[in-house]
Amino acid sequence: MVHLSASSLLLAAGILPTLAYGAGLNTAAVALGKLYFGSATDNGELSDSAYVTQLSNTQDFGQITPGNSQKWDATEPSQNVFTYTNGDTIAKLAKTNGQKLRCHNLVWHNQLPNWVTSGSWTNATLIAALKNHITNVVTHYKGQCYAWDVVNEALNEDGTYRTSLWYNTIGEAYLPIAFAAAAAADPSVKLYYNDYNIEYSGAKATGALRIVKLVQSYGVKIDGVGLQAHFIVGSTPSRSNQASTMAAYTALGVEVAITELDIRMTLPSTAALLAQQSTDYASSVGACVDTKGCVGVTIWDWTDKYSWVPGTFSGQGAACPWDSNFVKKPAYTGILSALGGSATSTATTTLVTSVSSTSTTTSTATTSTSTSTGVAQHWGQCGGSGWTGPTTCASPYTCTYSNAWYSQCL
Ligand SMILES: O[C@@H]1[C@@H](O)[C@H](O[C@@H]2CO[C@@H](O[C@@H]3CO[C@@H](O)[C@H](O)[C@H]3O)[C@H](O)[C@H]2O)OC[C@H]1O
Repeated sequence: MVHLSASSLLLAAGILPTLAYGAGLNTAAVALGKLYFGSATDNGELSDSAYVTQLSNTQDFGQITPGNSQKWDATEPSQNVFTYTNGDTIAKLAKTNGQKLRCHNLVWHNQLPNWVTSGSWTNATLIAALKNHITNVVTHYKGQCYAWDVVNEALNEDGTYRTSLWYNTIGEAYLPIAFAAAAAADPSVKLYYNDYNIEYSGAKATGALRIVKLVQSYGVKIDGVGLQAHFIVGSTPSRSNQASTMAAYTALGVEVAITELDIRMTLPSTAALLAQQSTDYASSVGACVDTKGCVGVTIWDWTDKYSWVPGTFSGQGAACPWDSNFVKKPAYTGILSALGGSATSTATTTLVTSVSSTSTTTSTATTSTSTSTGVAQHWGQCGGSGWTGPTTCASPYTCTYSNAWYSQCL
């Protein structure tokens, strides 16, 4: 038996479902008082016009982040030679779309050019190179960024400092030095410390709190803590733990944002994993909703087609709210419901089809317009607001349904 995706089945049958949403992710976030819901992107993806159309849909995305093109190796590949072409492409797209730009990142131990990693540095020469880099890049993007991730991932899991080139050569002072250089170059931009595994209470979150206090103790501006939130399905921290950890940061007078949210799974994906992923996305986004000082959420690209996960974590993937065919997964509805939105769907005709390698069965064609406020449903499951039938269905998948939002069984 070969199962095709729902969109493939509908398209193969010549039937285009028309789905209209009462609110997209960004619209819903802004309605709650957040500044944005956004997505990372990258230059290679921008030649895919269908991808760009969705990325530019400000109902869903009010903010974008360049995934790579503002990093050190991209912007200063040779010492004091700065290249901004790729970063500018994404900044221009944000401006054209009226989206905020989160700028990422200035100081990290990864994606450094050879001249930095293999240089022969003293404390003084490395500080000079650090300041020169930050001053140039932040000045170039002055007025264009909502925020800069000034320092990325300075911590080990136990909350001690990562023994990077920066820490080994300059010591912890490289953090306030970096923030001061960024503040001098663009006094208006928000300046963030950004890291992973600081979304929940523990030694690393305590380390991030220490960094905020350290920068403040130098009398230097730090405006926010970025919670990367690269999570694994079924192992994410609880909503209340994420919210209380956010509150610990905001108690220091800084804002927080979820900056790189994705929730990966061991492949292949299953209906159960996708349902759990939806719950997990809702927990993280809900924690931001619960926290007054959480200004927004950025997912680390919106589609599995371009996710960094499969290339980085062997055997894992399906981490984004849209699949690789740009079809919304249950995670989309989970996020939307956490943002207080509901999916209003209008299905002019829905064909329920099961395709096997030897036969095709077709059942149930109907017209339905309804609003679902229930839990996301997915292939092989039925449910949602008003649903009174069984919650699962088996081959030949002949459930009838009372609403059209993922409640049909395919
Ligand atoms: O071959 C490289 C390729 O490996 C590189 O991949 C990028 C690596 O960084 C990813 O973003 C980071 C993900 O998690 C956090 O740790 C960081 O803050 C993020 O910057 C990015 O998505 C990948 O595309 O890309 C360049 C290729 O030359």
